[in-house]
Amino acid sequence: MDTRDMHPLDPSEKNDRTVLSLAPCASTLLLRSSRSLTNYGGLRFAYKISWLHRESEALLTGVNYLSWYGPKAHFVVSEPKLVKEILNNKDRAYPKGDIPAYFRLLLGNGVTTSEGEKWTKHRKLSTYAFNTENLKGMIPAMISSVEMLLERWKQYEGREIEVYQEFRLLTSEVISRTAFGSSYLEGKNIFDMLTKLSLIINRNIYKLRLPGISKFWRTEDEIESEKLVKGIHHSVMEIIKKREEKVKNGETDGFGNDFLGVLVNAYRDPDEKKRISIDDLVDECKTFYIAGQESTNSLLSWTILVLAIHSDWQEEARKEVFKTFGQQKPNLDGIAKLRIVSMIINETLRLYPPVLGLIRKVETDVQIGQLTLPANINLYIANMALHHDPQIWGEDVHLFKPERFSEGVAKATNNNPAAFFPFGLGPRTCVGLNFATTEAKITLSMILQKYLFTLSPTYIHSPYESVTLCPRNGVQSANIEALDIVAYREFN
Ligand code: HEM
Repeated sequence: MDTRDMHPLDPSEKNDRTVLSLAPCASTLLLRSSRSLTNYGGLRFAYKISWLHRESEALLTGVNYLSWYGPKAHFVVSEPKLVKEILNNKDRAYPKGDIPAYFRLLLGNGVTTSEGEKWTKHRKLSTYAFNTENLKGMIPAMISSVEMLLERWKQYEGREIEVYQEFRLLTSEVISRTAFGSSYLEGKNIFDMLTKLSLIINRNIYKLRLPGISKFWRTEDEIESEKLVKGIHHSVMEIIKKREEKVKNGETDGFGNDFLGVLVNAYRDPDEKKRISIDDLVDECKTFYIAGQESTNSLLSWTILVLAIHSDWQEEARKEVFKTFGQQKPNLDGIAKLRIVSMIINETLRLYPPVLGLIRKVETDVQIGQLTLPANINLYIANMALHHDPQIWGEDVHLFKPERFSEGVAKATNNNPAAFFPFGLGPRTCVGLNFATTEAKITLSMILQKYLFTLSPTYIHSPYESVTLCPRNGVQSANIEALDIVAYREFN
């Protein structure tokens, strides 16, 4: 098959475990046996059921339907009007959904999982740490991290390279340096433990456990995850202590303006209302280690995949990068002007959104549109379904066509914010949006300045969800070729 026509979600390796089908417009419950689970987030455990709750019947209309995660009903929403109503709601009628216990081990009670006053306080701290002014100061660290990556790549010239693993190192280095003032090596222990914990979560997230049974009998995974949580707590505490000692020893006169500094300042705040607890501090660090790394790793890997396949767009992007920066390092002004690169990133985020769906919950019985939603039902907002809806994007919805975004996101979506929201929508929109897109643009620019790349014939397409949307078999670029700058300049 010509990879240019490859269906973004249809794996080339078809078997029971990897079949990934998309059914955004299901109007009835879906039949899925446990052997043919789809990897498409919300549909994972959708079983056909012959009985329906009276209220639930009202829910089964149009593009919204009910599905079950074990014993828990989820109402899957992919109708733009409802999506907007739910995500933009400011009265907290749709708080974050029930977070499965295993997931809580990963994120704790940080900004992504908290609600109410606590969320407001933590959101303010993280928004401040990643504001435009602070972001400017992070650019040199992002550039040096990419330089390290390019230095490593010299040994692969003319050979194949596994970019998914390479970007794992890069994104870990970037978040370690910018948010925690340390390096990947210092944070390595934490990343390794978080990765192991994510694997355990993947294995267990939808497994049923009898309530209370853990008090008498714990599985190996439960014992291991408890150890990992303690280990992560300990390692994060070490990083915090180091920062505090620097101030004590007079090496610096404050805790700093990076994310860790902002959190330690809040922990030491004399005003009780503004203060955060040590557990909150650790949870927030865990959240940002994981959120700052996994999602950008996913975005960069899928972008290299599409550019390796679509060499015409790779070339368009390279021309723009040289026009903007020449052979110089990227800078903030230039980054803001990268139109083609932005179009490519948006189209990649449309086809391969790192976060596949958002979970919310109905606080009390509510009537939205023509639907009656019962209290406590979880809502699964399927952004992936909207990004792949032919009614919104046209019959060529599955093709990589960055030109959709040539006149901006508003034009591409016909002013419908619920058609494209890879970073979420409403008050809980991603805190790291600008950070992630800046990191991605810097990385892509610096790679394009140096290398030409194609896709390896050994690549097997199999997107799957593991916290974020990942390439199951990695992404292998073939024959990365150092760009002959002089020849390139003469030719262009
Ligand atoms: C391509 C990269 C990224 C994507 C696609 C992405 C996507 C998202 C999405 C969809 C949400 C909303 C979740 C919801 O409403 O339930 C979100 C929230 C969040 N993201 Fe990101 N994210 C990315 C990068 C980052 C980075 C780099 C950071 C940190 C440096 C970050 C930190 C957060 C935090 C803290 C929240 C929770 C916000 C809240 O609940 O108030 N994200 N992200």
